[in-house]
Amino acid sequence: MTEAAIPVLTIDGPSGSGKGTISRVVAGRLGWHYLDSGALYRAVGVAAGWADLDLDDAGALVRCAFDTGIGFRDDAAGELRVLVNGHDATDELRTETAGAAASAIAAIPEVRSALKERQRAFRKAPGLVADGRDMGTVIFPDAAFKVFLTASAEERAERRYKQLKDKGVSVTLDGLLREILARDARDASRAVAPLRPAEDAVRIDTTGQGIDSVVERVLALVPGRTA
Ligand SMILES: Nc1ncnc2c1ncn2[C@@H]1O[C@H](COP(=O)(O)OP(=O)(O)O)[C@@H](O)[C@H]1O
Ligand SMILES: Nc1ccn([C@H]2C[C@H](O)[C@@H](COP(=O)(O)OP(=O)(O)O)O2)c(=O)n1
Repeated sequence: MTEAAIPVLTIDGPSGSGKGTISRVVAGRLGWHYLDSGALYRAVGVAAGWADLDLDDAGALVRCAFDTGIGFRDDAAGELRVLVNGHDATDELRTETAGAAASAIAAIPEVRSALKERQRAFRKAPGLVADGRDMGTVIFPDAAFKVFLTASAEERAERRYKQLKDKGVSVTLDGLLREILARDARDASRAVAPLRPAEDAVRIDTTGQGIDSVVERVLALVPGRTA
């Protein structure tokens, strides 16, 4: 199969819209590979923190984006684990601090370029589900299937609140809502690859919709699926 013939389903959207959850289930049902592109930006942010780099030092951050080893593997429970320079950094990557650092470094165009080919390398037969901010607009503009997930900021903050509380992380709903709004604004206003739906993306507002119903709506876009 030539690369262009390998089907890609892109799922973009703001924080807490359900991209990761929906993408993983859909990839599993289709038997396709999965790319969590946000984890790459988070990994670079976390590696930059470990190396004590200044988040204003674009040159050092670009080198860090090229040099950081990032690997993915499923653990025994089927959870996706992320290895940064050989260390399992999954829990650290999911913190709001790592999300904010990722959002900041993701605004640097050369960091985005440094991660471009790594993301495209995930396109392997029989297919790929790719989740992020610019999967349908920049990384896989030729994707056959494109989705843009949204939900109200209040519902996204509540989802994140529940998710973090279940993990024993101490957060406040107000604080999370503020962080989500700040990250939305930064991701949508940056000059390069801003968060926005591709023109040919199907928009799905998931406010008040359960995970199963969103999964079915996304799967319905992929013709001839066997799942
Ligand atoms: N449609 C939905 N309804 C309710 N909760 C959802 C829905 N989609 C995702 N969630 C929950 O919201 C939280 C954030 O989802 P996640 O997939 O991490 O979002 P994103 O990747 O867009 O930031 C998770 O705990 C997830 O289980
Ligand atoms: N394709 C991507 C993926 C993430 N980013 C940036 C912007 C986001 O705020 C951060 C973190 O992304 P991530 O998808 O992990 O975050 P959420 O799960 O949506 O909260 O990285 C990006 O610029 N482009």
